[in-house]
Amino acid sequence: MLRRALRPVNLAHRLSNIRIAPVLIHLKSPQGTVQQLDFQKRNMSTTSITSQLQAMSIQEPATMEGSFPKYNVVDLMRNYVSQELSKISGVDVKLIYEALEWTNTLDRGDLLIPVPRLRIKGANPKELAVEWAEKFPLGDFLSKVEANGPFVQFFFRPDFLFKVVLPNILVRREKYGSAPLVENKKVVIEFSSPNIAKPFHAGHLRSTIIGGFLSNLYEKLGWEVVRLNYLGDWGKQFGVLAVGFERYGSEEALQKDPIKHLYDVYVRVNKDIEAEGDSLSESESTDGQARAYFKKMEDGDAAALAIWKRFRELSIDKYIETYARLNIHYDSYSGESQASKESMAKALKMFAEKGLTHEDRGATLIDLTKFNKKLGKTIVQKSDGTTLYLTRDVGTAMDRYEKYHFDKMIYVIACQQDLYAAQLFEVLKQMGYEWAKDLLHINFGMVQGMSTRKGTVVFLDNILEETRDKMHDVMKTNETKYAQIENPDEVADLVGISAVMIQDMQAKRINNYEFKWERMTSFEGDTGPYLQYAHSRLRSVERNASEITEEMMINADLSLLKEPVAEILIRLLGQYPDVLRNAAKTHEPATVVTYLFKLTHQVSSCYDVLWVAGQTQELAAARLALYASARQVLYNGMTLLGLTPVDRM
Ligand SMILES: NC(=[NH2+])NCCC[C@H](N)C(=O)O
Repeated sequence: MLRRALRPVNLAHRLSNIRIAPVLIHLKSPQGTVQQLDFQKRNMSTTSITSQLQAMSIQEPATMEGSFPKYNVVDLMRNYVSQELSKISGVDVKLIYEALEWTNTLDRGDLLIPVPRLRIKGANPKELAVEWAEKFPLGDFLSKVEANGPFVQFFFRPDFLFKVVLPNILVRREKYGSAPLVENKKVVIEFSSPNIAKPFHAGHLRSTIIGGFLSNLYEKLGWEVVRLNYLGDWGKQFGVLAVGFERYGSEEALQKDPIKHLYDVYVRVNKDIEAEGDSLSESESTDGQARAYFKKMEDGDAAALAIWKRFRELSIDKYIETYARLNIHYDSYSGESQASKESMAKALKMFAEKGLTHEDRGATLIDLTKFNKKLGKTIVQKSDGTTLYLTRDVGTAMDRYEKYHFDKMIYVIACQQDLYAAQLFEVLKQMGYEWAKDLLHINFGMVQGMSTRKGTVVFLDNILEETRDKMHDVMKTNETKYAQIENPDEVADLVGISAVMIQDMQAKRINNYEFKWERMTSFEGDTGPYLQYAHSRLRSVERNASEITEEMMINADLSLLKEPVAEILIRLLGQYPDVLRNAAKTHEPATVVTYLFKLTHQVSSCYDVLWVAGQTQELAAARLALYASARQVLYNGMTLLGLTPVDRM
């Protein structure tokens, strides 16, 4: 028997009381120091699901194309089910494999097949479902096959899952969920892309969060990922900014907070422009001077470029710091300014050669309605010869292909730019670039009500600071607990960031949502703080049972896990690799977020029943193996989303 008394806590029932429990975060070691697993001693057969089958002398079903049974137990099941069902029904195995669907709830099984999808002529789907369910061999893999109307529902065998999935999670740890779905493929992901000297608005925030997640996801699935930030760092506004800086700039303020200062200067000089109206001549007016300044920049004037370059570099230094708080690191800070002159000239030439362009009052246009009515017309060169947003994007795409030879390129941009992105892609396609088909616009809806206490949002920092402060306030409402928190600021920061990110990723990307401070910083309901709490709670279960070693967990007698709550939990844990693959199809972070809430709710139901304290060592080891696995999967999911899971709170 274990000596220490470990009282399980019923999270679900206690949620209403939860504020922040005593906190002792070890920021330096987010992995935690408890339960250090010893990789040398591990049993090699547990590193892949299929090698575990061999060790258990279970015959592996043939691998269907596109399935990865080595890493994904759901795929193993798909292979088994489709092959057996093909034998019974005579339907082509591939057809069955592709018709297998997820269930919405586990009481409808783990996989199901809608019989009508198999298009068997003259057959009654309901009758077939009953017949097949009766005949179906459960084998080592299934516990039950049920007909439900025109569906056949397949239930995985929990005892099989325990033996295969738990050791696999415990050994693969952070790698659990990842699978090399592709080989030698490169994806370029462009996201965040704020504009220097302009506010970092909600659209940039969403692009940052979604893009960060997609980058992690592609990496987990075997892609080489290039993370790009395409700064708005070119255009007439830099002429405005330079003129403004001469007038109002302060070297000291620039050094201290470049982003804020440049924004202030920009706002002030724009007021001048407004006040002047048309009262001054082109050469005297601020606007005229700005235009002339930008023209010098476009012509490569070294002095004009030097100031701009400083603004850009100082801003980037600051960006790097802030993105790091969200665990985001770019491979390159590119931007509109980086579009090569050669590519843009080449593009303009190609437009003409392909007969795409026509002149209108000195400007050059492309009429895209010829290809798609909805796309309208777009200007590619202004009358004064300066380039445009779209032309820079075209040149940039050409440069990127030259540089990266990507297999896919993703632009994470708000849905306000849907038309623009479609135009850009169509132009590249009409230029004859084969890779235009590999471009993908991942869009998202708007955020309402994201204003901070201090007023305008100028940069990501302001948003994160505000959230940290709000989180801090929430924490303070529980005085006793707050008093025990060692580093409340850091905790508030990490938990606050989770609040913002989870709120953003909770629903389908395309939905608009309202920025609700109270709701997102709450510990009740499906929020970021709740996920953090669930993680730290599992950590404490591990800490409290530190007598149980990794060896003991991996070699635990998992047949001791019999309770229905544990069976549901293992079925969920087995889904994780499939959830990631599904998320990669939809490019929806919500797929992962929804899964993590299901998981944490199930874990919380387990606390009632599955005690670790006061059990025999064998039973404690088996149960801890389950909790440790759940903790690992939660950890993997949270970091995939870009959160930093906390160990104590
Ligand atoms: N390749 C692109 N055009 N990316 C989108 C850039 C977003 C732009 N800087 C904005 O703030 O709206």
